[in-house]
Amino acid sequence: VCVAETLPECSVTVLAEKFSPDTTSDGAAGILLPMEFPDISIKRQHEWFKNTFDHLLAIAFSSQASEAGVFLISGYQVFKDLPSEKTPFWADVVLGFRYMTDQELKRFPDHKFGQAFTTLKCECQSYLPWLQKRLLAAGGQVLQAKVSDLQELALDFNAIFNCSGLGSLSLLPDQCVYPVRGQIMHLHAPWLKHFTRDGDGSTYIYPGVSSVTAGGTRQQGDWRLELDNQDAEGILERCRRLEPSLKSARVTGHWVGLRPARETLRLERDELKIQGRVVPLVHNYGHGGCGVSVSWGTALNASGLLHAALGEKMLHARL
Ligand SMILES: Cc1cc2nc3c(=O)[nH]c(=O)nc-3n(C[C@H](O)[C@H](O)[C@H](O)COP(=O)(O)OP(=O)(O)OC[C@H]3O[C@@H](n4cnc5c(N)ncnc54)[C@H](O)[C@@H]3O)c2cc1C
Ligand SMILES: O=C(O)CCC(=O)C(=O)O
Repeated sequence: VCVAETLPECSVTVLAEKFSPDTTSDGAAGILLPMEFPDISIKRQHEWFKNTFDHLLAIAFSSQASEAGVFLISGYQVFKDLPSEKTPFWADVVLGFRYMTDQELKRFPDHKFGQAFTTLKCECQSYLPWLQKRLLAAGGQVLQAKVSDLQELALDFNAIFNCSGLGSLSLLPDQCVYPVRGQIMHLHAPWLKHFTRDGDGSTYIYPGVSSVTAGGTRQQGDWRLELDNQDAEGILERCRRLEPSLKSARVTGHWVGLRPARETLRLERDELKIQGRVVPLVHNYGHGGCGVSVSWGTALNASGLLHAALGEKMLHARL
């Protein structure tokens, strides 16, 4: 959508093996909260998050908010030990960031410090179909297919974006890509409106449109997509400790997804050479546990890289 809208001279085809509701993104809690990637400047990561936040905030404030599944949500991130940085790099992007007061912290006896802020929740089961409509409206196309050879694909296209997530492990192949298994559950607890997250990332409670998402697990290198009952019990126990009112919440579902992790996110320009042609290839994968949080920002960055590549191509053609 970002390419179709920012580079209208391009005609865009999205080729994917799986579409909504069968992607990793569909099951994500969809909370906007970035992680820090190593070896990428904080300035660049701040820009990815800010561009995503501002883009989704405009949707949340528009008449499209309900269909797109994007809305504001306030809550707490609490820490058992004082974090090395009390004010994270994204503090000025979310709304109303502040430290929790002693009065607020009193209900979290295991925690010493906390942050309160308003962020966004982007529920991808609504957002992805909405985005797909927007792509079609911008003249884009969608095709269901598994790509096994990028060289072959380059015969049919003038530029390629590789946004294949975990698929990059076999497609490129990129051995730096690995799964981080995440199990979550859905609870019926309509009284909950505030989110709570343990700063160590082990436990979170995110109220949504029709259920509360409770998580989670982060099992590196674990490819199991089956539900693990022990994980489920652990999640429920930890969430109830953070939010005692969940004792009376009914479990309505479970989900397991594999985060497309990498040593660090890969967002860079490459190229393919085929039959005397040079085809720009822009990689945009390895978003780990924050692909929703930096989705639009990384897409804008990727579109910019293609824009630069096309500009250079035109310059060469003229010389
Ligand atoms: C439990 C859990 C909770 C999460 N919660 C959040 C959250 O609250 N906030 C947040 O920001 N992030 C969250 N995430 C992380 C987020 O889900 C991911 O970062 C994001 O989904 C990655 O998006 P993606 O498009 O790169 O990958 P995917 O959603 O996996 O999409 C990859 C696409 O590429 C296609 N593909 C792959 N290989 C090929 C191929 N060879 N040929 C054709 N198509 C191919 C797939 O079919 C798919 O369509 C969570 C993840 C999990 C597991
Ligand atoms: O980490 C979080 O709090 C949000 C959920 C998430 O991003 C994840 O489980 O990967």
